[in-house]
Amino acid sequence: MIEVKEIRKNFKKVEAVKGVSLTINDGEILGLLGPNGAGKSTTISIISTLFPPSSGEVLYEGKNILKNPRGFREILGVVPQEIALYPELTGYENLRFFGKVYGLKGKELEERIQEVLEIIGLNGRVRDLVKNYSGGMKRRVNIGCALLHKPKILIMDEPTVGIDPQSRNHILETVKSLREEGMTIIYTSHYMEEVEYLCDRIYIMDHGEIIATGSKEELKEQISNEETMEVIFETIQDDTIKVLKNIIGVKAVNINDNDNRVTLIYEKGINILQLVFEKAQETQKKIISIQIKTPTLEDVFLKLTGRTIRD
Ligand SMILES: Nc1ncnc2c1ncn2[C@@H]1O[C@H](COP(=O)(O)OP(=O)(O)OP(=O)(O)O)[C@@H](O)[C@H]1O
Repeated sequence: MIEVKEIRKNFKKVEAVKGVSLTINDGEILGLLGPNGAGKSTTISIISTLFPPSSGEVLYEGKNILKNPRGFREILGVVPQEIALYPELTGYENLRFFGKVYGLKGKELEERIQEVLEIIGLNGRVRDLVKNYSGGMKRRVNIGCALLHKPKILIMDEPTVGIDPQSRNHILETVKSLREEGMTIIYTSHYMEEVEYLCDRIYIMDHGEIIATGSKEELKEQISNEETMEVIFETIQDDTIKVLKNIIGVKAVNINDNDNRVTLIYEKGINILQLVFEKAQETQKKIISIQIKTPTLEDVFLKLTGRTIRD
């Protein structure tokens, strides 16, 4: 078990992490969900022993990881947000290079590269130069590099940003099967669908703090007394939002300017349809469509912060 206790990290005047505590149980996929700048990367960099916290500590099996960072790093695989590969080498050569960095050699290294290739599925492109790979393929090799030394714990920082849907699905399935083999995984993302799909437990972060935690069911339970509705207007102005916010029983209103879509979270039982139609008429706004939605983690975040994760 990893225990993160009250860690803080200041970068000069920026308080990136403000007293975060987490537990990560053996064999689970732990999700860290939050918008850009929430402090996810800083938190996992501290867990990865990349830099120490300004205060607080991280314990692995009861011992402070900074007392023996090398020992801890041996059981840790880290997939950084930025691709860290040599573009002028092939996928195979990159794996070989990083395997050697981990101290693997000879037959053991060859066998492990083959096993890792099996896991990441490069489909015959392993002898091509990495600079000619798609974003998704680079990402898969990056993950492969972190798996070479058979880590017990894998930390993945937004591993699906900017890649094609096929690679994304492959990565999600890989993460699931690694967990089934007993690996502990810390997975950060600002894609709530991924976190919902993969993670056994989730910590939601915002502005350097944990604002909610639990399984996806437990988190959604927090909004079990509410429902979510999406309304698309022909046009919207500030007054539209103001009148919607003022409806008694409405808990949060978020607006997406791109398509004039408004998300409302409201108490179950209020006559929301009639109220929204009345307000639309009052402000002379035409409604294009209305949809009642099943609650998602995005709605939990919206209720807690008044913003969407991708604002
Ligand atoms: N080395 C640094 N120097 C100064 N400020 C930093 C540094 N690293 C992070 N920050 C700031 O700390 C805050 C948290 O950043 P962090 O990268 O941990 O967030 P995040 O949730 O991982 O978001 P992202 O997905 O954008 O990386 C941000 O305001 C960021 O600008």
